[in-house]
Amino acid sequence: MSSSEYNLPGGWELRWSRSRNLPYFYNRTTAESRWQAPEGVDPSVSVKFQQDYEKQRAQQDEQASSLPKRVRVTHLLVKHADSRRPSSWRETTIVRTKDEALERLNGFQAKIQSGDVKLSDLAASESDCSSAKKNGDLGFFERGQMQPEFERASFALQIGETSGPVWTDSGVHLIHRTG
Ligand SMILES: O=C(O)CN(Cc1ccccc1)C(=O)c1nc(-c2ccccc2)[nH]c1C(=O)O
Repeated sequence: MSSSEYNLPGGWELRWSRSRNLPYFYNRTTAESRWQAPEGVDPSVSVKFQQDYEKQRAQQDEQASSLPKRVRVTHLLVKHADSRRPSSWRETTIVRTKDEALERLNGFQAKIQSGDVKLSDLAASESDCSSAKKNGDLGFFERGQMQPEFERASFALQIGETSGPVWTDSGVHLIHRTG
């Protein structure tokens, strides 16, 4: 974090002590360091500094590790007669079989892989999920929020990658990770 954000009066600035894992005050002019806020400096500024520092470290750790805390995906859902809710904005009663649903999804996957169309464009008109209204975008979610198969597939994708068919109780999905 740039200490300029924390330029304090009298040449003081806030720095982070890695050894003590605490913020400290450093004076650029006199090279003096101290734990306590100097006269005229609001002590709460070091609390905010610590919060910002820890947030920045968490973001760096997440980027460094390939295990993201949350992901953002766009998906296309094809439901079938045995879906948990065999109905959607597209069709009041969905009667296609699981095999027919997979065939329909494979057709979409071929179109996407040929580069003719983006998953989000197809989702808008073809997905049986209410997220079709948002071109299939589900926004960011963390582990524990989605059906397990959907979560597992989503977190296994790199940003920009698209899954193969993923089965959940809702139907069969294509998932594209965007964030
Ligand atoms: O399974 C059910 O009882 C009904 N659902 C669950 C549901 C319903 C509305 C919004 C999100 C989830 C669905 O069938 C469904 N699942 C999804 C879904 C499943 C996995 C990831 C994202 C969305 N969308 C839908 C939908 O109608 O729009």
